[in-house]
Amino acid sequence: MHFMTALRAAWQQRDSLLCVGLDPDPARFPAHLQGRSDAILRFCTQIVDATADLVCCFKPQIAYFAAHRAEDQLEALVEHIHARHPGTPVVLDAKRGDIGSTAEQYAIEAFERFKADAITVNPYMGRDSVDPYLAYPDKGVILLCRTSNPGGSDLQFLEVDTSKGRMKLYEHVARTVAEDWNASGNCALVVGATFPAEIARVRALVGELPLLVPGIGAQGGDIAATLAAGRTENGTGLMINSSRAVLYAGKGEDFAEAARRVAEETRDAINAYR
Ligand SMILES: O=C(O)c1cc(=O)[nH]c(=O)n1[C@@H]1O[C@H](COP(=O)(O)O)[C@@H](O)[C@H]1O
Repeated sequence: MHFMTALRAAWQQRDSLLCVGLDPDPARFPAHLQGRSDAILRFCTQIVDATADLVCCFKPQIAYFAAHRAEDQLEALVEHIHARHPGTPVVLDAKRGDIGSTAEQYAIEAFERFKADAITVNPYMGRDSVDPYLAYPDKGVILLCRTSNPGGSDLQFLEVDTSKGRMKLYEHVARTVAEDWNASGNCALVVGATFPAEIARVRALVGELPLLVPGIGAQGGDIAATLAAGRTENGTGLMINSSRAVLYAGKGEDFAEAARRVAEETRDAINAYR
């Protein structure tokens, strides 16, 4: 199924714009999981099973698996999500960016090895570095635009001259993706919740294009301001990510229930402003 079709169905059927980010850090796992060779998979599957009915998508961050030689556990996790929670899109957060021939391999890794439904990609190497992902028309290609970190302003906020006039670099990325790169209707943009004014600016430039919005929870982004700036006419259009605030809500054997409570509160807090 096309990523966007699955995402729209999940927005409606789950009544949720929440994306739970799967950033497993073994140092923060509860004691009973410490030291197990399959700890990452066990931790993540319990979080997934406890929260799947509350989310519009899951977003595993590849570095948290690769750093611990746990790519096999990432493969098993995505398989688990597809088998047990069908219709829940999986966004592989890899922020890839490289020349075309290498990007082809990254696309195979994301979509064929890990069976992700979408991937985050860094657009700053240009169109040919993104084409190998766009060549999978059913898969989501989510391009960094205005990132949530403070240093995001260093380059993304620079003024540039374009054929459409002078604008900030992130605005040019937003326009380029919406107007030129989205021929298959499979593009989305990353805009941080920590910068609601820029979410509003991007929304004004890109119409209904979906936005992945990290930065609520641990990074302190404002939910009300995010919704006011980014929701579409029908109260959707956003995948609002929270990772650490959900994953590490509890420290004991009941960590998954604690994660569910925070995920539910977060979904409800988001829905209050739709
Ligand atoms: O692409 C991303 O997901 C991303 C983009 C961005 O601008 N900022 C950002 O925090 N992220 C990711 O979103 C997640 C945020 O995690 P928490 O701050 O714990 O909710 C991490 O996996 C980050 O790598």
